[in-house]
Amino acid sequence: MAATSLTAPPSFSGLRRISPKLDAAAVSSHQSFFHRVNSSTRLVSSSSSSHRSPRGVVAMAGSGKNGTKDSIAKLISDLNSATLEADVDVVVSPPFVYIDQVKSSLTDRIDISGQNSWVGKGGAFTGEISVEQLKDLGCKWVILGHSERRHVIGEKDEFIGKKAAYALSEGLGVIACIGEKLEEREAGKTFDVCFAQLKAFADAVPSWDNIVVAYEPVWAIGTGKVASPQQAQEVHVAVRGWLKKNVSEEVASKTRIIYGGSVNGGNSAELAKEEDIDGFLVGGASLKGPEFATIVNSVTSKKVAA
Ligand SMILES: O=C[C@H](O)COP(=O)(O)O
Repeated sequence: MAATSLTAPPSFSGLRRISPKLDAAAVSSHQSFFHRVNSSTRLVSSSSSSHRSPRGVVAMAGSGKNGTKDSIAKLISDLNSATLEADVDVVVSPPFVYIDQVKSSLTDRIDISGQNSWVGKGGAFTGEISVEQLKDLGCKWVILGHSERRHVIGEKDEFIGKKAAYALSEGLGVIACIGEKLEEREAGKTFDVCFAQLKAFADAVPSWDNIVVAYEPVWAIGTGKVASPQQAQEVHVAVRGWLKKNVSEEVASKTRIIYGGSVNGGNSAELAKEEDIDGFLVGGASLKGPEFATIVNSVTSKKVAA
């Protein structure tokens, strides 16, 4: 897509990643069977670099629209029989109503994530899903701040930060999504938007040990307009620089930053070669088990190339 170029990223002295996070786990895809409420499932994946371990996380999320018990059973079967690179965390994030089905039949090699969670302890909040309920179903992760939660549902940065703090306090890992809209990129505000979203997380959480940052430019989500490796790398470097300046050098070096937005089996390897792309949050491409496995295994191409 014709995105305007970003302003120069802040100085960042070549930190490398050291440790992981996942999105926790597996594969994600919008259109795949698990992710969004109305559409499909979501998978996220990422890998850890030579400095971060595991290398990354690949997550898959699918929205409800494309998910049925039968289609999910097929996807689970494909994932259970897939050969997945050992050094990649893999996480799947089904719609809430299918989590129990997934947990009962998916290999333990792959973790499970919620697509959202309530901001505090469970109670009388009709329609919401509590962190306690996600844990009860066996989830180890939750995706927070996805662009659809921000821009369709209307969740604000501060609210999302509080959600992250609560989920972490209860032991869930958090896949913390950030990303700019097209008009924000074209106005040269990409870094400002991403940094503001990061700050809301940083202001709320006591530790980044169990957080994976997912950079998902809104203009690339579900559009087929994937960011170029250079565009994604530029923002990932800037995010790592922000963490170094505002949190700590250790957090900057260890936190896994995964990319999401029209990732598929044909473009993931090139994206993964970038030093600061530690994995992926996959939507549509996670609806196909074999393609999702290809994405998972592409994450380690960096290690080979390095
Ligand atoms: O949840 C997944 C991300 O939003 C990316 O979705 P996509 O791979 O369909 O663009």
